[in-house]
Amino acid sequence: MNAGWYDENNNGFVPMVELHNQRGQVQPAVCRILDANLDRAREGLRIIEEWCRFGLNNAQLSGECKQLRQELATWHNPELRAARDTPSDPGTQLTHPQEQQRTDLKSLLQANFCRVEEALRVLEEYGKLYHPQMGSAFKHMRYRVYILESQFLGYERHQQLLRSQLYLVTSPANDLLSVVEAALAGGLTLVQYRDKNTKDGDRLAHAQQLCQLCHKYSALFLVNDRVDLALAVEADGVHLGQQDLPIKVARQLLGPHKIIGCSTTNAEEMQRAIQGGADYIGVGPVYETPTKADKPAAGLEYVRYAAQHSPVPWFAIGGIDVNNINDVISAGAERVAVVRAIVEAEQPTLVTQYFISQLTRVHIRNNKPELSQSYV
Ligand SMILES: Cc1ncc(COP(=O)(O)OP(=O)(O)O)c(N)n1
Ligand SMILES: Cc1nc(C(=O)O)sc1CCOP(=O)(O)O
Ligand SMILES: [Mg+2]
Repeated sequence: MNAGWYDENNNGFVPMVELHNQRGQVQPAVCRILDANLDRAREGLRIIEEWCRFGLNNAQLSGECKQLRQELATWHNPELRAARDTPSDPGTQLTHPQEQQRTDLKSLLQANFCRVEEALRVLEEYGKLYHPQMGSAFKHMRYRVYILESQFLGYERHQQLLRSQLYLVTSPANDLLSVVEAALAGGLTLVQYRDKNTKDGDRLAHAQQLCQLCHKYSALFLVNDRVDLALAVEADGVHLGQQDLPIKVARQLLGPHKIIGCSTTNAEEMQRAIQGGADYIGVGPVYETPTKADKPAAGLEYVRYAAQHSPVPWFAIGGIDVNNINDVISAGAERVAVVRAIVEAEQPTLVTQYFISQLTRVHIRNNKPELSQSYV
């Protein structure tokens, strides 16, 4: 029979990693460090796992957390546990002010990913002094946690896309930041930075400011046309047109967890965008618009087609405003994207709220409740 012990923290029988301190070569302090960080990493993982399981209902993510916890448990042998000396540990009294102030789920989860990654790094370094395989085992686990974090963020991002009904595409304006902030205050959850004629240095600065602002409001931030800018500011993704980089190339550059949107004007473009892996598509122009004067209207007919055939979320775009939104909705749209209707509005918050209220009515009528809970 294999050696091991029974772990009370739900892991059941844990095969024991061979004791390695038999010749008394490892200082007791090293064992205490390993013991404390094994606990820290497992606790952090458990906090993340609970959200993946009960908040997101995501079996794959919660399964990976559980597996990592179980692997950590196999290293937490009685010798390391016996080294624990809580009463004389000065660290038990120390709490960071941010730990007391954490009020939202997003920062709680981010803090716990950091906590797990730090603990694994400590285990990797000190573990080398304890067991010949400990360093590489924890290095490998740390990389698995980075992947888990990126999958987790990608999943949340895609859920947020599904929940977004209104999409603001920006145009250059002196007061753009305050306009966008007013719309975010009205409930906007998706913004695209679109700016064709500004110098790159200024574009980068604008994209950085907008990205920060959107993330402060827990809204998604995408960049029009430019994968490099999107990467530079850590945006949530890009929007590409038929003349821009192919989706496949953008995907290679951005990785699997960022959002890629694609403009379409007809059934053939829709088909290609979907086959290429677009996360959402633009459907338009619904009406002729001075914002994109060179593109003839595809009309409500194409909106009706998208309503019947698009397997991915789609946003009707082009000439949509508060006066015609209900015609677009009647043609089957559940999501819309606008430029002038918000950027040029006297009261961007009110206009945003109006659009969202009309679109929410359709979601309720079509019996499409939110697909998943948000952590924001
Ligand atoms: C949501 C959304 N849909 C369509 C477009 C248009 O993209 P594109 O055809 O590449 O034209 P430009 O915006 O680059 O002029 C969009 N930006 N957003
Ligand atoms: C940027 C853009 N793309 C379109 C497309 O159909 O691909 S229509 C459009 C402009 C939309 O601006 P407004 O809301 O001011 O009419
Ligand atoms: Mg483009």
